[in-house]
Amino acid sequence: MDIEPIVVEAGPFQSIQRIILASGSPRRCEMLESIGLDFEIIPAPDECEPEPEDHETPEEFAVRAALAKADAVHKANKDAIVIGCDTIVTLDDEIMGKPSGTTDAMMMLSKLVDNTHHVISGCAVYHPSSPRPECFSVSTEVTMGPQPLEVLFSYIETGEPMDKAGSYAIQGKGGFLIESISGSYNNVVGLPLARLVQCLQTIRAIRPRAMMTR
Ligand SMILES: Cc1cn([C@H]2C[C@H](O)[C@@H](COP(=O)(O)OP(=O)(O)OP(=O)(O)O)O2)c(=O)[nH]c1=O
Repeated sequence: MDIEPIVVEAGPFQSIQRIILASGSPRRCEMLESIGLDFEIIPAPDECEPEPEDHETPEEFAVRAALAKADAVHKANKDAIVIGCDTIVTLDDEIMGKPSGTTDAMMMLSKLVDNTHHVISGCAVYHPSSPRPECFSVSTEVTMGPQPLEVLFSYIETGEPMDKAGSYAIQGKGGFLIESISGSYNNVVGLPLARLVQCLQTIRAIRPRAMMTR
C-alpha cells in the first residue's frame, strides 16, 4: 500500500525567530498555522488569569490578562517571541469571560441576544530585543437577533459555549446567533490576526515567504 506523504502547505509568512504561543486555544493555534508560521505552544497556567478591577476599561483588562499569560511563559523563555492573548465580551459595563457552568452561560446568552456587544482581544508580545512587550487590543462589534429561551437551552446543551468568552462560538454551531459584525472576524474567534501580523513584522519575528529582490 502506498503511503501518502503529509504535505504541510506553505503560508504567506515564515518565522525568523523562535515564537511561542502562550495559549491553549486551538483556534489561536490554527490561525497562526494558517499563515505558515513555525511556533511552539506553551499554554500559560489558568491561575495567572486576573480578575477585572473597577478602575480599568475592558480594553485595559484584556491587555492585562494577555500580559499575565505572556509573562508566565516569557520568564522561562527569554530568548523567544512570546505571544499572550485574552478574549472577552463586553455588554454595557459588564465584562463576560468563559461561563462557570450552564446557568452562567444562559445568563450571558440571554443578555447578548437581541442586542449589540463588543468582543475585545488583548495581545501582549514579548521579544528578546526589548524588555518591554508590545501591547494592543482590538474590538469587534457583534449584533445578535432575538432567540426564544428553548433555542438558547438547546445551544447550551451542545456544550460548545463552555470554553468560549460570552458563551458562544461565532465559528461553530453558534454562528446562527449572529446577525452582523463590524470589525475583525478573527478577533472574535480569539486572535486579532491582521494587527498581530503587523506587530510580528515590525519586531522582525516573521517575514513574507517570498522576499522580493530589487
Ligand atoms: C466570542 C468567541 C470566543 N471564542 C473563544 C476565543 C478564546 O479561545 C476564548 C476565550 O478564552 P481566553 O481566556 O481568551 O482563551 P482560552 O482559555 O481559550 O486559551 P488560553 O487562556 O490558554 O489563552 O473564547 C471563540 O472561539 N469564538 C467566539 O465567537
